[in-house]
Amino acid sequence: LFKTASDLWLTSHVFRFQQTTTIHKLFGKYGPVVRVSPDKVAFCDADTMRDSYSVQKCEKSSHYKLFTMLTLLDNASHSARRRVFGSHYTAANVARLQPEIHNSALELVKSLELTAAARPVDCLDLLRNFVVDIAVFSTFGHNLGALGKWTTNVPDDLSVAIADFPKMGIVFVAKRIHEVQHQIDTGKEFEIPPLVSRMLQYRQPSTNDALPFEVLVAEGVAHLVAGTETTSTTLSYFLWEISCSSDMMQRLQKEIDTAMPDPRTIPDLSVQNLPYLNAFISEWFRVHGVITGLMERVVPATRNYNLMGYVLPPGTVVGTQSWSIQNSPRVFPSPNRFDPDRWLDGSESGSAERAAHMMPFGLGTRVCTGQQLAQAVIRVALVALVRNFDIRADSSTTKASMRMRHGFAAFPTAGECKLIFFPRTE
Ligand code: HEM
Repeated sequence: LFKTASDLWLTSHVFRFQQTTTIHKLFGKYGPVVRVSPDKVAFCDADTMRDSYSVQKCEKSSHYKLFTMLTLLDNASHSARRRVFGSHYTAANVARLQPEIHNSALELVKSLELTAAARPVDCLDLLRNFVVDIAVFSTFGHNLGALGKWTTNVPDDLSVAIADFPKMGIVFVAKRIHEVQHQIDTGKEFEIPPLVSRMLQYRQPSTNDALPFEVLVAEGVAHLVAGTETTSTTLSYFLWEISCSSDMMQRLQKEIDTAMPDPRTIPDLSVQNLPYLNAFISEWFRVHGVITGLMERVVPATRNYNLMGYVLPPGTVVGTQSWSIQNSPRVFPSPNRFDPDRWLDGSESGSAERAAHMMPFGLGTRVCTGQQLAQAVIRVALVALVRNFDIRADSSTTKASMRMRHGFAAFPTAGECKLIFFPRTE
């Protein structure tokens, strides 16, 4: 009873989407180690961050039972599963998806020119449709056409289901898995093997059995959910940030205009170096990020854990949050200031120090599988949009409406992000 009552304090902040900011304030008041509930300790220290997530490889807490795919808690089952899909998300394989990502980004530009130029458009909705097309292609090799539907004002069922998390398009996923199985059975080659084909062909080492169908469905759904809202919300915030500063927009445009002389030909961004765009992206992930919540891990059953001088017994939940760790005034002077230029100090020690204080995609054994894909989609979409449009915020989109509410993933208070895209004249 005592534990439940004591947990209520933290839970009340969770339900008000304020856990991240509340824990951040506690670090300011009490220092880098705070006991936030009877068996839960939050910390804000880069060395401890590396130790618990990468060196000790603490397993996930039962908090993750709330989600679908991210729920494998023990390290052994998780690393076996991760081997199945890890190869799909390598930089080399993501590079093979580039043509698809470029086509979708150019379709996005055309959609905006056709239907939305110079009138407000809710970017959360538009970009969800854009990202869902790429995620479905990557996962199932299927051309969904959600963005095309958005252009003709027809809601895409899957995008609606993803926005409405609990429904999650299970039927859609099961159908796509059957299609991919059919293609494997009929011996038809895949141009780019989708994620699901890897899962279908995987055999479990101990039994040589295939993965059960319900696992395939859960994984398919999870990869769509994990990859879609995170990426589209991030992109919406990027565009809003750009709309807030004509100086930053012009600097980005100057750099991108040079790298992309033809507004309809996106360069290969894996070889193009765009320092200001890179700095802008790093700074956004530092100041905001979209997975801002506490990444909970458990002290293993076999030993105590010495966390910055506090000896914690097995079973204690420990964790840090990117929102706080990326805010160190020593590494990032005036940490609340959005300043891409801080990333342009090229000294090796400066870059290493900054990198050691970043975890927008998590860290260690459970680091985001899809981060290469997310980075590629974000960079391509930004380049295409900034090259082709001047972006301004609609009067309904303000600092207050865009203030983040923090679930495990963050989202704007207003639940929308209305921006206006003005085609650029050459
Ligand atoms: C801006 C976009 C994204 C952000 C900020 C992001 C962030 C994260 C973070 C912080 C974690 C670790 C969670 C933890 O340790 O508690 C994670 C895990 C994961 N992400 Fe992402 N993610 C993004 C995009 C994607 C994409 C595009 C995909 C796939 C298509 C994806 C798939 C996954 C999966 C499968 C995991 C679980 C990994 C595991 O437990 O081994 N994410 N993501």
